[in-house]
Parts: sequence; structure tokens; C-alpha cells
Amino acid sequence: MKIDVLTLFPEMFNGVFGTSILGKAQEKGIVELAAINFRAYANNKHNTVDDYPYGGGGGMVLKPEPMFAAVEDLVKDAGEKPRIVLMCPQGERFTQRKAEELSSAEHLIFVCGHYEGYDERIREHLVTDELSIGDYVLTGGELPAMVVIDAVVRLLPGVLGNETSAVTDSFSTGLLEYPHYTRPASFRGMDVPEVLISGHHGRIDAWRREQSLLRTLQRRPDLLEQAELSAKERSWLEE
Ligand SMILES: COc1cccc(Cn2ccc3ccc(-c4cc(N)[nH]n4)cc32)c1
Repeated sequence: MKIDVLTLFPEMFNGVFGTSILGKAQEKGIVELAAINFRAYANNKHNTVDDYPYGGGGGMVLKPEPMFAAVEDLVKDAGEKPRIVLMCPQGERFTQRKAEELSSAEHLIFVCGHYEGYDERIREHLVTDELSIGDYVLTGGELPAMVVIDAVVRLLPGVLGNETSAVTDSFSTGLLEYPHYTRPASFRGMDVPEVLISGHHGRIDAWRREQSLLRTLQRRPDLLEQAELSAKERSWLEE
């Protein structure tokens, strides 16, 4: 997979792209990550990428020309038509399901703006997906793009050491994750649940599923509507 990020602050991505799981995914050749300064595509004397809004009002608006020129330059060598993902507070709420959908793309281009917004022609004629990472307003699209890229890349085959963890972790099952424990079996009188030390994998799986259901019921009952539950599980939860 190839991921390009169009931003005015490419240096913000150095740490995220160069270390830990994303860095290793690049070393393994699973993903190619690049942050490009779209100011390079500004076609005016002062290299401006923003301007005052027509109709007046506060704040500056991102101009269409540099963004169109930058995306067209990135797309020209592309095989499959890339997904052009615009980060903005008004976008579709980003979810694990959306991460799974994006992880099947060959090429993603993220548009990270600043200022008070984007010229609407960017949205209407360039963008394929508009995403928000939550109902709060950030200063720009870089942090939301990092969040989305992290959630997408970890799903790519070979990125996570233990293949199953991307499938069984929170939200992939539609439920919150069960509690995790590791050595020591007893720490300051706090013991690991017996079942996890029993070596009985059928009982362990059943306990983990039950804990996921309980934790989801307690913390995120809204997720239960969409989750795939057996009739027995549904009646147990409704008791
Ligand atoms: C566009 O509408 C805006 C209105 C007021 C401020 C801003 C600031 N801003 C600029 C580009 C940008 C990209 C993403 C986000 C963002 C995403 C989420 N979930 N919160 N905030 C915020 C951004 C934008």
C-alpha cells in the first residue's frame, strides 16, 4: 500500500512514519509512507495556499489550486484510482469498520488542511472520503491523519507480529476487548483469574467472550446493537 499525506507541516510525520510499527512496516515493504508539502504546488508569486473567504467572515480558506495540482501530480503515476481522504470536523465519524475498508485500498492520499476550512471545490471535485476522528475541533488535519493511518496500517497483513491481534482486538469483534494479564500470577495480593492459568483453552475463550460482553454492556451498550451475538448471548445480556 502507498500512503501520501498532503500537509503544510511534513516534518510532523517524521516521528510517526519513522518509528515503531509504522517504521517497521515500511522497512518490510508492506507500506510506503510519504508526507508532501503542498505549498510546493502553489502557483503564485508568494506561494500562498490560503486566502480570505468570499462573502467575508473570519478565518482563512485553503485555496483549490495548490491542492488540485498536488493531488493530480500524485495520481498521475497511480495504478488503481487512489482514495482521496479529507480530514475535517464535519466528516464521517472514523470507525474500525472504516479502517478495514481503507486497508483494502492500494493507494491513499490524505489531505490535511489548516485555517478555518477548505474551498468547497476541493470537497466536491477531488475528495472521495471525508473523515472526522471525533466531535471536537483540532487545529489541523495532521493529527487526525496520523490516527487514521495508524489504524489502517496495523490491519495490513504482516504488520502486527501476532496476526490474530488485529482481528480479535477491540471493535474488530464489535465488542470491547476482554481484560489482559501477564506474569506474575500474584502481585501485591492481586491474583490473575484462575481460568487464565488453567490451560483449558475452551474455558479461557468462553471467559474472554463473557468479559468482552460484560465490559461492552457496562461501558459501550451502544455497540451491542451492531455486534454479532448469539441468541443465547443476547438473552443473557437482557437478564
Ligand atoms: C474545516 O472546518 C474547520 C473549522 C474550524 C477549525 C478547523 C481547523 N481545521 C483545519 C483543517 C482541519 C482538519 C481536521 C480537523 C479536525 C478533525 C476533527 N475530528 N477535529 N478537527 C480540523 C481542521 C476546521
